[in-house]
Amino acid sequence: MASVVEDVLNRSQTLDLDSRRAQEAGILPTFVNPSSIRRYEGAAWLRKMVGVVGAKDLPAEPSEEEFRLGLRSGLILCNVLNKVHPGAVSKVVESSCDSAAVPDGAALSAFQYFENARNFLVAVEKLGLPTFEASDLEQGGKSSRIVNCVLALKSYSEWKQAGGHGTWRSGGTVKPSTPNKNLVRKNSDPFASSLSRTNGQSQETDNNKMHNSSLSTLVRAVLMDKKPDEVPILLESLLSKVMEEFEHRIASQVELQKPVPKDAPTLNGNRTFLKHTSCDVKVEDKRSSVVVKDKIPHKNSVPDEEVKRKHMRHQMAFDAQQEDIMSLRKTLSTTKAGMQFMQKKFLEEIQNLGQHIFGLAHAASGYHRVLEENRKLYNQVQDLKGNIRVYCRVRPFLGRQSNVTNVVDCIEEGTITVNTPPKYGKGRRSFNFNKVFGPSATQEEVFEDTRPLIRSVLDGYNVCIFAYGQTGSGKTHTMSGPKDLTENNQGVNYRALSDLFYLAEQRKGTFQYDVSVQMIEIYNEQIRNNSQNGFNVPEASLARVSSTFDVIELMNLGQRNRAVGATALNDRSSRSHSCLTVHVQGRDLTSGGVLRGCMHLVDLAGSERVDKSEVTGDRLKEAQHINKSLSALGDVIASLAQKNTHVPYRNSKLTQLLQDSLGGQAKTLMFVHISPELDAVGETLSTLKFAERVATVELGAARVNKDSSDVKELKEQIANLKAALARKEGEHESVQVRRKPTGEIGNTEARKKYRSRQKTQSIDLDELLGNSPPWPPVSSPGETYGEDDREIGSGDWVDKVMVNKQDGTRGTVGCWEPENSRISDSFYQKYLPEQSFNIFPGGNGFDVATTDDLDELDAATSDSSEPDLLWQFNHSKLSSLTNGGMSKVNNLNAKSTRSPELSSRTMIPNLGPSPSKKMTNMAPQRGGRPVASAEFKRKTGNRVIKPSALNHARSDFYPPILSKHTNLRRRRRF
Ligand SMILES: Nc1ncnc2c1ncn2[C@@H]1O[C@H](COP(=O)(O)OP(=O)(O)OP(=O)(O)O)[C@@H](O)[C@H]1O
Repeated sequence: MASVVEDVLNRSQTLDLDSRRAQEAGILPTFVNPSSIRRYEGAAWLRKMVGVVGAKDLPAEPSEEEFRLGLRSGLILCNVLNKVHPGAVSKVVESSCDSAAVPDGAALSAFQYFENARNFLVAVEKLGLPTFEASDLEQGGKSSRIVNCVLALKSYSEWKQAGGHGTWRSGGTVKPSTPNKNLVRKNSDPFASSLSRTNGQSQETDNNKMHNSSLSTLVRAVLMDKKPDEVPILLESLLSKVMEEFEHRIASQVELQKPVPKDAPTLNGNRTFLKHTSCDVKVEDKRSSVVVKDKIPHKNSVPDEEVKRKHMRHQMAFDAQQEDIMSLRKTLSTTKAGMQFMQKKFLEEIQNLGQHIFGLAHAASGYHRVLEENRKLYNQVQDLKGNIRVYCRVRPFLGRQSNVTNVVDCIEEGTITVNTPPKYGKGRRSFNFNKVFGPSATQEEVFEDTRPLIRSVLDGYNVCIFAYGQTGSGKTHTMSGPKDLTENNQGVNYRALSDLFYLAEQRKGTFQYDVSVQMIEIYNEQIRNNSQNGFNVPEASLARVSSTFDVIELMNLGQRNRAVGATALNDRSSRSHSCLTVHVQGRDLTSGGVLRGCMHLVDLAGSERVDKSEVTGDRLKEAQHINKSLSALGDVIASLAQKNTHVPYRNSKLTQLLQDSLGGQAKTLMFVHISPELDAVGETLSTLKFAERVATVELGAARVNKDSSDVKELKEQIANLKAALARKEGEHESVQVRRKPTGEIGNTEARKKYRSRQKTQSIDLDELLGNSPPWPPVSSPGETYGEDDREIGSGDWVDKVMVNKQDGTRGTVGCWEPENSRISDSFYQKYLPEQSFNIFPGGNGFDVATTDDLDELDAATSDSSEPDLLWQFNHSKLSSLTNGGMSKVNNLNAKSTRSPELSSRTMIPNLGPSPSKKMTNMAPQRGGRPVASAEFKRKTGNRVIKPSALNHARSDFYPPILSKHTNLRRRRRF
């Protein structure tokens, strides 16, 4: 680049010949180009060194061309160098003919020129002096480089003559180096130093430096006499010239790169072509191309061969590069094709993957659907088998519990895995249930899975939902909700009732439903009505409700009345088992059929280890009762799971309460609750084990309690007929009873004794049935029907109806109002015998007979069938709830009124005999004809109705034939 600029500057500064002549002639002022000065200086020194003869070809002040031609033979240069550095050029080819005769000063053959020039350049290079190209001696070469070389040689000579001390520098001092050593540059010019990257380049760097110095001199010379405003224009034109020149040279270079014909080898890769001739060299073109003719002496063919070799090397390198390029292109196109192929494949893969993922997602959703379906089917199978459903719920950690270890490892749909400490066996244990709710499950979510059961109640099924678990595990939370109740945190009870009303409302076009509820609790093995203001208020516990609002009122009341106490484990620990019972009767408006459903929602008191709950006194007593009843529940479950014939329901009030739900054809759901804390793991494990056992209990498929209108009609007809028969028999029996002397043995005697003690009156059923009064008329204030005895031994029923002597007014808000009620009479027939005991315990106007002989009988029949005994047991307990006036006669009476079918519909369900399968055989169906009414009450007052007559009137409630076993037992009892 620098040389290009220099040339341009030279040219621009070189005055044309005319100008020079004009200058010389004094026409124009003399302007000496700095490069010319240097050239003159060089020429003068050379002339001085070789003498006038030796320098005959070199004028004192040569033009560029003269300078080049003068030195072209290389003779002057070689001789001067040998003078400066003797022996530097070992062989100098002298001229064989007069150079002057040769135009262009070419006195020597081309080979000789080349030989001398080459020898000189090699020697100069060895000395570390700036060199030039041999082609610079030809036209078009760079004479400035020759000048530089000559001046450097001059400087070197002077330095040597001065003793060669110090460092020789171009234009100054330079440290003489050994011939093979390159000069050490001291100049730290950044531009120049950027060019000197390697030692091998230092000579070139020196050249550059000289170029730079000449360049700057030139620039200065050019701009010296210019006005400042001319400088930019000048520079611009100079630069454009530089660009032009540069482009031109590049174009030439490219041209030279082209393959050269074999017969025209290039000499040095530049624009110079040598043509071999026999003895002369003629310049073929203006660019000083030397054409070497074929007939070249063998001696002269050395450089040609070298050139050839060089060319061959270049050619080979070029070919190799071409090959490489070709193979690279090939590789590139292969790679490109490969890439395209891979891209295509990749896209296909992505598409496939997308489809696969879509398929998987579809399959996954299908899988979940199938799982859900499976779960439903499983539940349906369980329903068909009558399995008790078990849902497990894990309570979250409570606010006060921090840094407590969680024993619940993981929860899946129906599986809960618990980490068990070594002392409890395996490290992890899994339990399977119908559903497991984690700590974050909301009340709504928990209820959602319960919802179908609520529908079942309206469809005529009996349903029992009960909450089980250790104290403080969240039973009350699930069933009722927390203390601060809101719509969102309402428990199952509230939601069930509002759902019930909602569904009833939806079905009002086809069904008309009557709903009544009752809340009782078992506290210290005593049953008490909890939905009244005060436990001993003798008011109807069955409250008819017509809206959710009523129910909420009632439930709130029940909750308030419930026994609650603080323990170490729960601030508000329920100390009683609570049961909310809902009776639903639906009349099909089209067919007239009646559906009866009953639902028990039971919140059990929690089991507790008294050492943990730290209870004493009353709390301790409560805890003992609670644990005892829960252990009785465990026994019942174990017995049911093993399909034992004897199930110990009677061992506690609780098991009696749940008897229908556990032993009958009800749909039963247990919510088992666990606490997640590590210190409760023992209780948690036993709770879960128990719950697993409960899940295995098969109750048999649930049955719908449905009376079609035809059946109902037929039942009524039968009842009428039986009543007529009973009337006749009753008349007869009544006469006999009155006539019989005391001391008669057997049941008749016992009954007589009992009746006499009761101070009740026997009434004729004709009176009762004449007006077809509804059965039982207890719903009228002040009326109760509790006694219902049966003559067993003869296969004939001896029913007694206890009629309250006192007609006290009992009407209360929310109490049952039979006159307006749509609930069928049979509903009362089925429930109120028991209910009467609950609502109006002895002492409340009842004439209750308590007989020692009956005690004896009870004792004697203590091994009697479970339901019988339970019935008996219930009533005795119930009587003890109140003023103790309730007698075992009542139990007997009550017993006789029970039927298995009824038991599942009772207001206190398990207080009556179980509707278990075995009982189904013994217990006749009831229903149909009402036996009493308000009118009945008026007529009877507080008398005992002739049992046989009553029996016949209600015979459709009972099976015509009792089992032998039961008959015997009953007979014994009487
Ligand atoms: N799922 C739950 N989410 C939030 N708090 C809960 C949950 N379950 C229970 N609790 C809280 O835990 C505490 C104990 O619950 P709860 O009284 O219902 O237990 P319990 O099993 O009925 O106890 P007990 O048998 O002693 O009556 C209460 O403060 C209750 O609000």
